[in-house]
Amino acid sequence: EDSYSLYPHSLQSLDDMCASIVRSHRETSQYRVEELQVLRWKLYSREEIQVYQSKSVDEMWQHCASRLTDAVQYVVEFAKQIPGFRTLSQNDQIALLKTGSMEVVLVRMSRFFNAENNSVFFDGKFAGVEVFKSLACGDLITAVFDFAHGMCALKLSEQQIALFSALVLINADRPCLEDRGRVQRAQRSLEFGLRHILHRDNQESLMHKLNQRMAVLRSLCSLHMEKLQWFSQHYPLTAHILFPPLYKELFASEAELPMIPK
Ligand SMILES: CCN1C(=O)COc2cc(N(CC(F)(F)F)S(=O)(=O)c3ccc(C)c(C)c3)ccc21
Repeated sequence: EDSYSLYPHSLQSLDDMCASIVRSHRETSQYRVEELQVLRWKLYSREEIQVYQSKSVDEMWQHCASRLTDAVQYVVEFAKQIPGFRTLSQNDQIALLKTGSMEVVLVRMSRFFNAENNSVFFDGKFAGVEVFKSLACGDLITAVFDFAHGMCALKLSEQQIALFSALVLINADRPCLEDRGRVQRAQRSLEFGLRHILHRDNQESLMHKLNQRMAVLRSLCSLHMEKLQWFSQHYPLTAHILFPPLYKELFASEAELPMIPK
């Protein structure tokens, strides 16, 4: 039967919830899609690409890690405004951000992707895969670009991206949650919201595709963690000393950083 009857959601409160999440998404999205539209043909010149390619591996990783940390800070602001996130314990909030923030960054990054020339917004211009050569993780970059392509193909609205991003974060299947039930209730409510706007947009078929995208996100983030482990072993000082503290807090588990005492 119609699952609306399972939850005491009045349509009004569902609309209000969706509207508040979309507002939070807009306020914390780091760049507006409209702003980037005008930049979409601002590409790096051969010389500028050369500068990026001549950076050392640890220099480029450090550069990207600081960009990633900036982006994650906006995701943390977004998370704090999601209904149900603030009522969670500090530990559960950290646990959800530890596994979900990179995934939301990747979802958001796909909004800054130009599928026509296979470029992504990076450092003020649109960059092709070749700009990231000195990261020495071509498979990760290819996977990131492929993911962005796949997201663009879905042609999601900002509302759909906002609800999808909230669901990527509020995921009761994440490890080390203290109050899984509370996360589950918040997740169900958000699923309801996403279904509600997909129903309204007459795009219910997207739900299945978005679930597939979530599986790809998980594999992308485990590839990122693999690369980070590889990087931390080869460039321990950069990873331990030069990476932003938030990056280490979220992405590098204690196991990887045994060499430098606290
Ligand atoms: C190396 C760790 N890493 C990944 O494994 C996966 O994605 C990332 C993204 C970002 N940035 C996007 C953000 F700023 F939104 F975070 S980026 O420095 O602008 C950038 C944009 C685009 C690409 C292809 C890369 C490779 C980087 C930073 C780090 C990672």
